[in-house]
Amino acid sequence: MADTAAALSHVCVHFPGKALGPIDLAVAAGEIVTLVGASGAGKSTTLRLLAGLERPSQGTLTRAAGPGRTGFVFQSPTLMPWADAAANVALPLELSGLARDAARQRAVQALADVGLGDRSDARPNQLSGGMAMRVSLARALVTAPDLLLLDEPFAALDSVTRRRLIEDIHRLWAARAAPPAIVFVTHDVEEAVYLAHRVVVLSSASGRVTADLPCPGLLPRPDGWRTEADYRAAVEAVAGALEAAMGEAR
Ligand SMILES: Nc1ncnc2c1ncn2[C@@H]1O[C@H](COP(=O)(O)OP(=O)(O)OP(=O)(O)O)[C@@H](O)[C@H]1O
Repeated sequence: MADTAAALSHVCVHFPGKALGPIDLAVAAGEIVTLVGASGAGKSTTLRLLAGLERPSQGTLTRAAGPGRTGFVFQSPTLMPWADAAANVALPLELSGLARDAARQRAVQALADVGLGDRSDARPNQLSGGMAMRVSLARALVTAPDLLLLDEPFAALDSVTRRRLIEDIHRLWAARAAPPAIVFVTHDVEEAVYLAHRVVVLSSASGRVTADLPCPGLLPRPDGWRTEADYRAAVEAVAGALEAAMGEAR
């Protein structure tokens, strides 16, 4: 069995007026898992738990990756408006103690990896939405994380830009000798299936996992290409599981 990158075991979170869980979710090293569920099902909370940003009220979190080995991309790029792209990307390296010049050099490389090699000096207000999200992705990847958490990072972007970004994420994932585990939240079923090895569906009512479906994906993988028919069948299966999970709340 593959090493576990992160796992939630019987985790419950109690917010005022809302209880989520118990959530059981294990992500293997190098695995790409997408989380889908209705609005309010607990997808962002699950990511925050995996990142160690939210404390379980009950249950346990296991993480192979330390805090410095986890990258998080939020729904909006959350860039410092006064700093250029390279300074934004360099921030986690500087916070971990790397000298400013060395951090900037690595940040410029990380920007080149996401296709922004010529925009290191640009301020966030000089970037398109897709470019700003690429800067945010570069900032999450610059520390070579073992666990990459993506919380609907493309929600505000057009479909062509989204597809390109997903393919870039897959390319960067595959380029690493030891690829990071990725947990990716999306509302888009096709997008979920396109990138994932597994799609996990959360119940609208409780945040529990109601379905855990292996996916063929369409991107090249070590275990080979799959057919369009396999992909369509997986999309149908995930859409059905999502509808059933949403029905639980009615
Ligand atoms: N800090 C908090 N205080 C109180 N309630 C919270 C808090 N964080 C989350 N919740 C509640 O927990 C539930 C799950 O929220 P969460 O943001 O994880 O859902 P989500 O599936 O990511 O939703 P969306 O798709 O709309 O982003 C919601 O009902 C939300 O209102």
